[in-house]
Amino acid sequence: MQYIKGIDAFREGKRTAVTLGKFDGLHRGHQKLIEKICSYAGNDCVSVVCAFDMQRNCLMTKEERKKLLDGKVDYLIDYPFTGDLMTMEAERFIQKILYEKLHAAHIVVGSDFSFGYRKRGDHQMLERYAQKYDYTVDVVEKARLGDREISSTYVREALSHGNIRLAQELLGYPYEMTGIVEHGRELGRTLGFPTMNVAPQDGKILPRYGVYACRVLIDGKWYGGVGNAGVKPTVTQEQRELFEVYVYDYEGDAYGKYITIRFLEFERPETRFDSVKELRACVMQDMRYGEEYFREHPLKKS
Ligand SMILES: Cc1cc2nc3c(=O)[nH]c(=O)nc-3n(C[C@H](O)[C@H](O)[C@H](O)COP(=O)(O)O)c2cc1C
Ligand SMILES: Nc1ncnc2c1ncn2[C@@H]1O[C@H](COP(=O)(O)OP(=O)(O)OP(=O)(O)O)[C@@H](O)[C@H]1O
Repeated sequence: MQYIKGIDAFREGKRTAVTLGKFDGLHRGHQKLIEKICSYAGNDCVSVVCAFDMQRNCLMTKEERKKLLDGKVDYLIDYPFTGDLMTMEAERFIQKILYEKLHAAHIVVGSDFSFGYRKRGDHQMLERYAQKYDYTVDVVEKARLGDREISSTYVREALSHGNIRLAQELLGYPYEMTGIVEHGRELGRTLGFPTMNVAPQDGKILPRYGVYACRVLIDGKWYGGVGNAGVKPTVTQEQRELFEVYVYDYEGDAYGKYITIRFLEFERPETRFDSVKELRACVMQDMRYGEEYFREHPLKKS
């Protein structure tokens, strides 16, 4: 896959099968569109995901989006959502971007896709111009879970309730975060639970503040862990978001390593305890909860 920053750098001899949108999370609905563009890709056509970059409260970092699409599509275009794009009339977007720049042969969108200044563009408008600019339009029906359409908003909502299982069902893959293990104040060690502290990267959303059973990938090996997402109000007023995880059966120094945390199950909300002693007692219970969780859900190699 070729990763391209900004539309201007896109140069390709073949025509394209293109899908457009924010694609935050690449959930199961987005995956339907991606399957469709891939079905068009071949000798005379390349598959292109054109992702409008919003840069805040994201379900995935740009790196994660790249990794998920790599090997599936031919191009990922990271299209910053700047003033130019926001004020471009929809008709002009079709002519300048889809026709002149991307040489679109096939355009694939969801039924509620909108684009252009004041979101005046929609799939009906794309269809009206199809003959003029010689492309086809596929309008994909929205994927649902139960009676609700899948959307990035729905995934964010599930995470904000700590509903990890629902988020995973909507995404079609587990919710994870990756980051570098930072030095904390090493208070955890003296309290009897050394933790690895990781800050969410590039605007990535933490699930509901609270304690989770999770898997932790360190140096290519998965471990069980129990950790707190939040700002640890008992010991600091900093309001800096972190995930602090106690990892079972890990001995060694993980500072400076990139680790991946896969959220599995919400246990309890983050709490502001009146004393460190109460915090410690509760964390000891959390550790037992984690042990129980992993007895019931033994780690598979993955
Ligand atoms: C399983 C677990 C649960 C935690 N729960 C809370 C909590 O409810 N409230 C809180 O203020 N801090 C919580 N913490 C964070 C601790 O306050 C923090 O890990 C400890 O103070 C050590 O901080 P340090 O890494 O800066 O040394 C929790 C940590 C773990 C590992
Ligand atoms: N559930 C779905 N099924 C099929 N296509 C979808 C679904 N959700 C979104 N799409 C389509 O995927 C493309 C990108 O969607 P986009 O990421 O902008 O919206 P979204 O997932 O609904 O997010 P948000 O909740 O932020 O509006 C659009 O063409 C959109 O219509």
